[in-house]
Amino acid sequence: MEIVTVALIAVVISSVLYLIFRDSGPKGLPPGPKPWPIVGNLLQLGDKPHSQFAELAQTYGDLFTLRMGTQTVVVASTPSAATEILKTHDRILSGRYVFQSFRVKDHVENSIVWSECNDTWKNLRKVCRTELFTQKMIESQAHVRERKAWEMVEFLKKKEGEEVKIVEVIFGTLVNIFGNLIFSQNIFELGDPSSGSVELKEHLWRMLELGNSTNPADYFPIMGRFDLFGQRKEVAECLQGIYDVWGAMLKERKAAKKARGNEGKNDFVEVLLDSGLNDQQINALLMELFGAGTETSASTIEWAITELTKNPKVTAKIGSELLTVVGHSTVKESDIPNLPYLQAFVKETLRLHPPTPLLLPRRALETCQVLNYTIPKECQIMVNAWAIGRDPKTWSNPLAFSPERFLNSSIDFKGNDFELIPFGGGRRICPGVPLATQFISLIVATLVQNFEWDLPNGMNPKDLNMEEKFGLTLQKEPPLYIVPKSRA
Ligand code: HEM
Repeated sequence: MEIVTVALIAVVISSVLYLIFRDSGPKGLPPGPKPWPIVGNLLQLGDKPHSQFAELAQTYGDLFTLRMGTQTVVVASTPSAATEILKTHDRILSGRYVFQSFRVKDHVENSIVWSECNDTWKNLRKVCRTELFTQKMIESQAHVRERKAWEMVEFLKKKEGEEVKIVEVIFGTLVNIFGNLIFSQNIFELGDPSSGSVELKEHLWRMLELGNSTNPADYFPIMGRFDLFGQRKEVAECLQGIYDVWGAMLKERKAAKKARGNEGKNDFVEVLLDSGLNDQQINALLMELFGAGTETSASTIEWAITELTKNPKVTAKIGSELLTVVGHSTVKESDIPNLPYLQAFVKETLRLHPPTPLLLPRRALETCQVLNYTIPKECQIMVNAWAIGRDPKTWSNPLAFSPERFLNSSIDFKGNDFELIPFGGGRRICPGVPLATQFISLIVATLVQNFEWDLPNGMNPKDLNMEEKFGLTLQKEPPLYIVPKSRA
């Protein structure tokens, strides 16, 4: 069906609904800009909702309301409002708003990201907490990440003097880190896009793209059941494609384990086969860990390298800390606890560039009172981590990139300090925090230890474009190109 016809049908249906229900909207909501009939505030929003929401918060306060089509959305923009959402009312506001494209049969029920906080979700979180992301498991897999970081160095050494789109190298490195953590296999060879399982790669890439694409049914859910643009169908096909490839690998691993007893591989599949989860849950969990972990981390590292390029003094401090602590040995994950400036640098990068700037949308399971306003049942809630990280009432000189601000501070992103929430908070806080911080720190340290770099064509670092492109994750636009040079 033509997109114009669909839009017209949506407008007619929504107009009728608007005329019927216009006076019966929820009462006591936080204030917000006046919505237009039918489209609500949609036309007032551009392509950077996180920064527009920050501006709206100046006028309407800590909590404000928007109408996105027929949906009511409340946005929290300060540490105190975030505390209310993620701590005080965490249980009632722990539902997820499931994007229409992802409402695929049998997916939401088995999904750690999209399901309600029910028994299945609790079990999946428990497996993450007690099996996959324990300190013991993370330490035992450190050599895998260190090997991949070193392969990245070898790849970049071959590219000396050439322009490199660094996010592609980082993303490729992370994809292979995940392939090895999960299955003990590379997904493809760096610099050779035709290598590896083409089918698996295409499905994984497409899933990430679909996660970042807009579905009009999220604003007009009445259109949702028809899947007019075929996005849900495509997500279902991609999921099936991934599960077919991974399902076959799982089957092989199960058979090998049965034949040889404990196979001895130290990866997620090995752990999950003993976890009591069924095949569908294992498949869904692996796919979601991959999806949730790769793009967010690649985006963070690209911003980190951008900030290093713009702030040579910061790069020099990381370099000199590395020299003092590690000397001329190759940096390892076990060195990270002894590198406080590097840790402060990662926090500062995530303060200014949280890859999911509005976290993942929550949904009210019941009506509740927040900061003397009424949040109605089924209302969507967004928390603007990007605005909170730049709040001038919380941070001095908030736009300056200064890791020093974290050096003598106990502020961390583990969910207790609501002024720094790149990983969210409360019961749905990102379970990947311990893993993500390890490999982000390792990759940054490995790059600084081994390379200097220029910008292409004598571009000045001061002119680096810091534009942000908002999808599900915050990406740099245009992407950063560097010309690597090995350190002597
Ligand atoms: C820089 C890296 C990362 C950032 C900034 C990040 C951020 C987030 C955020 C903001 C949420 C939503 C939290 C909330 O609703 O309060 C989330 C959820 C999640 N993240 Fe991450 N993440 C990162 C890396 C990872 C990694 C490496 C993994 C796993 C390997 C992972 C797995 C997940 C999962 C499974 C969820 C859903 C949790 C749930 O709904 O219960 N993330 N992440």
